[in-house]
Amino acid sequence: MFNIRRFDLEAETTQESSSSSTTTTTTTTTTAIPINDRLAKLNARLNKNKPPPTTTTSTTDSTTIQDSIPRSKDIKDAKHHKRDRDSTTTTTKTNEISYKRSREEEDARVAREEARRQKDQQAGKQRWEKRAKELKDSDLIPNDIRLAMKAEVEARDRAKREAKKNPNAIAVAAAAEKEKEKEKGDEDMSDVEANEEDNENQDNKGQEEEEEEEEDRPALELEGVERFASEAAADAALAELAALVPLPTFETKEITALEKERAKSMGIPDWLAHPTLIEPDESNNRPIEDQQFGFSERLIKQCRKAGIEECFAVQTAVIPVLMRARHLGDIRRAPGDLCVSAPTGSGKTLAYVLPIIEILSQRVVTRLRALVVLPTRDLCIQVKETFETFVKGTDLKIATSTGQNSFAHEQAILVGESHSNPNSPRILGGHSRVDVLITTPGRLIDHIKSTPNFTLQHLRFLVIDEADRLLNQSFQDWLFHILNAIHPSPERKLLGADGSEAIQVKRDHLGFPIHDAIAPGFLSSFFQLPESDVEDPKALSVQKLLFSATLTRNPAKIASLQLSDPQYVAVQEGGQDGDEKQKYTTPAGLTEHMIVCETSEKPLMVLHLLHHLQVRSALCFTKSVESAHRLYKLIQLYEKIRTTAPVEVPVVRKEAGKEKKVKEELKKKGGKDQDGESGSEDDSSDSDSDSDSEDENDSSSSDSSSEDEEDEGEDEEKTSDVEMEQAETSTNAMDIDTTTTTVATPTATDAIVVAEFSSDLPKSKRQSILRAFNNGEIHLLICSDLISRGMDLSPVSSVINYDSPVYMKKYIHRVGRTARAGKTGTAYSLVEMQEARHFKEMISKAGHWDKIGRVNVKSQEVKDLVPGYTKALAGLKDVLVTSSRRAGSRRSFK
Ligand SMILES: Nc1ncnc2c1ncn2[C@@H]1O[C@H](COP(=O)(O)OP(=O)(O)OP(=O)(O)O)[C@@H](O)[C@H]1O
Repeated sequence: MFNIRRFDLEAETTQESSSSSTTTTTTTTTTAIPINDRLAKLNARLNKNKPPPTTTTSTTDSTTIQDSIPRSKDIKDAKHHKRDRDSTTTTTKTNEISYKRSREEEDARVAREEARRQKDQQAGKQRWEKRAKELKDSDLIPNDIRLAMKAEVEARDRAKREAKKNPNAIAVAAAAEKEKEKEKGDEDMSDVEANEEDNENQDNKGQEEEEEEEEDRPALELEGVERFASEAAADAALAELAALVPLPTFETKEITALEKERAKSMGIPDWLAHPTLIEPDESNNRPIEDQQFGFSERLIKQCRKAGIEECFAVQTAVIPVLMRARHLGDIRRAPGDLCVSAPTGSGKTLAYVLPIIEILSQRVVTRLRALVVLPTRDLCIQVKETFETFVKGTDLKIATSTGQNSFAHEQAILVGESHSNPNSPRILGGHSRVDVLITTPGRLIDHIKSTPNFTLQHLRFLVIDEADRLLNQSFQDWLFHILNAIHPSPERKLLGADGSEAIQVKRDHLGFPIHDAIAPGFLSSFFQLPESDVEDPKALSVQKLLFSATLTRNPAKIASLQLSDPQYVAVQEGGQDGDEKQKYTTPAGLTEHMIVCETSEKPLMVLHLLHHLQVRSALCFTKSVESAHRLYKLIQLYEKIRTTAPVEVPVVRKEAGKEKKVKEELKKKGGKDQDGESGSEDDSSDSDSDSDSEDENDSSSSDSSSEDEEDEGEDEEKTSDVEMEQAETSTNAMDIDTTTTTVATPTATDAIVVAEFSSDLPKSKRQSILRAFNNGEIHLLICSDLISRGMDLSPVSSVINYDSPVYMKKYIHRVGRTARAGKTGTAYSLVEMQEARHFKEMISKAGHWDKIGRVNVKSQEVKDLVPGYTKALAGLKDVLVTSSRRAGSRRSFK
């Protein structure tokens, strides 16, 4: 194309030259040269190898033409011709120089431009490579870099928008720059060419320059577009990278061949044997506004209000997984189920609360879309409060159903009074006045069975918190009923709640059926639909989420959940190996101690912790309600004595062999030593009772009696007469040799405030005690295992295991009431002599022994406490009998 153009231009030149020569040769020669020169310049740019046309052709041409001129003018003309020839020769020389210079100029300019372009490209490439390296090298882009990147991307976006408004801006700017350069070049040339350029030349030059510009402009524009395109691509890649901030390095656990074999033989599924592991340290925290969470401005604002600036490790791992299926209406892909094991106090609750709120906040119609099942009423209340903190600004409705209110009242809350009436017509798709229901299993089953129009067919999330605890309960076959209610079944179309087929479709106020009256997964339950693969995933729109600090790996229990495409996420310390060790990660801020002592010394040890080690804001766990009550009364009495009158008590001497005598007496009465030997005593309804066999993943023994004894968690606790006997004899069993002691009288305001918390107390009393404890008004809260799991009592600075737990799971949950959310805390376990061996074995098996420090309390250290304690103990029986009578309890004291 370029060659054709060049040929045409030459032809035009020849023609132009011929026609001009018919009038005047001078004109012909003087006009032909600059054109040739410019053509040469142009051709040089188009094809540098092509030599420029020589002036010889022009001279020859003019000579040939001159043959036709009349002879009379020959002499005169000859003079003219000579002068012209001289002039032509001079001009030719000048033009050759000019051409040469101009070519050099042009080459230099092209080279300059090329160099500049390459430099730009190189700089861009380097910048991009540097940024990409930064991104690659850092697990996390620090906030300042991200902000800088964001600002840069925004600035470029702005520039792009500007460029879009004026697409030629880049080309025009470049052309202007070029024009400037050219002008400079022309100035240099002007001295040589000034005398040769007439107006026509000027015009031609202008025309030619325009032509050159025409040629250059697309090239410049192309260059601009290319640069623009490559920068835009780099920007897009940068923005994409900035948006896709790499997740913390979560590894999938590599298991050895032996472990694999072991897991296989135990029936542990592969996904459970290969958890995604996350270190529970702060380096895995991410800012709440991080794009990977995809939280709305509203939720971020609520989080900030609640003091949440970052997501903890478990939240960083779990929330993005849940938010992957963020579109409520997207039922094409079944979201896989998730099992999460993370230490106590690591923030598991928010790991499900925040995404549930974010996803459900898109809903149009109120349906029961999230069900949270928890083992105790107090936990339900706590989780409801958490939901309510973050739900502000949406119209989602949260409710609890725990049996603390009348059944009718709960029905009215769940489906409304008109729908809860047994005679009200059953509505296809059910009815709900709440979006999220937090419940204990027993009460939920009652509603599934007996509340008309209560349905789980719209469920999007089924959360089973404290999963291993709940899976140990077979109360009312709760899991079976829930799974049955959330899975569509063809026969259901034949059955209304009342057994009839007369089911109405729920309609809006205009009479149209409400669009999601029936959950997609249930359509085939009610209608005869053509079978298609597309329908399949719709049945699986429920996502089951299991959470626990000590998640079971019992295959039978896991299988009973009918999980679909499950994933196992475990937050645990690195460097651990072996199954036990992985399951029991304690909070990083927890310091653990054990105090080995005689059974009878334990109350004194509690006093020692309170008065000598200044333990406050403490939870003290006992093995039963009675044990808690007795200790509570004893310490209360001690404080009363201490703050009202100086105490002078007789010498208390160690009586060797007395303890043996006590034990023999106990044996005669048929009592057993301690909880380690008596499942029935220890395994109150509040206890975990996780069998050791479960810890070994031995499915065959998962139905051990201790597990079967588990109950809903707060129904019953058993009496131990043995403890009373021990209390009566405890002063005699103390290993203390002291003389008469006088204790100074502190004021009543110095008294340590102690309270008890158990399932015996009415709901209102329990709530007020928890409030007082949270407000710091109670120094020591003595409790059963009712609050050993899940309860988040913020001020707990210490935990005292008054009766040391028999199972590691229970230990983990109890000590996990302190050192929560990255804080520090201390746990003291009072280990009786005869329990010491078992305790050590249990802790060692969990790879935890090196974390526990042994504290030796010498008799001298508690000497000052003994007089008051002795007096309190002496008065205890009367107090207990009185309080027992008052409570109308059936406890018997012999
Ligand atoms: N991202 C966060 N930033 C600050 N505090 C948080 C964050 N996430 C959770 N918390 C706080 O940490 C405490 C413990 O959280 P949570 O009760 O969810 O722990 P958990 O893992 O469920 O413990 P457990 O196993 O004992 O039930 C709560 O007080 C909660 O408000």
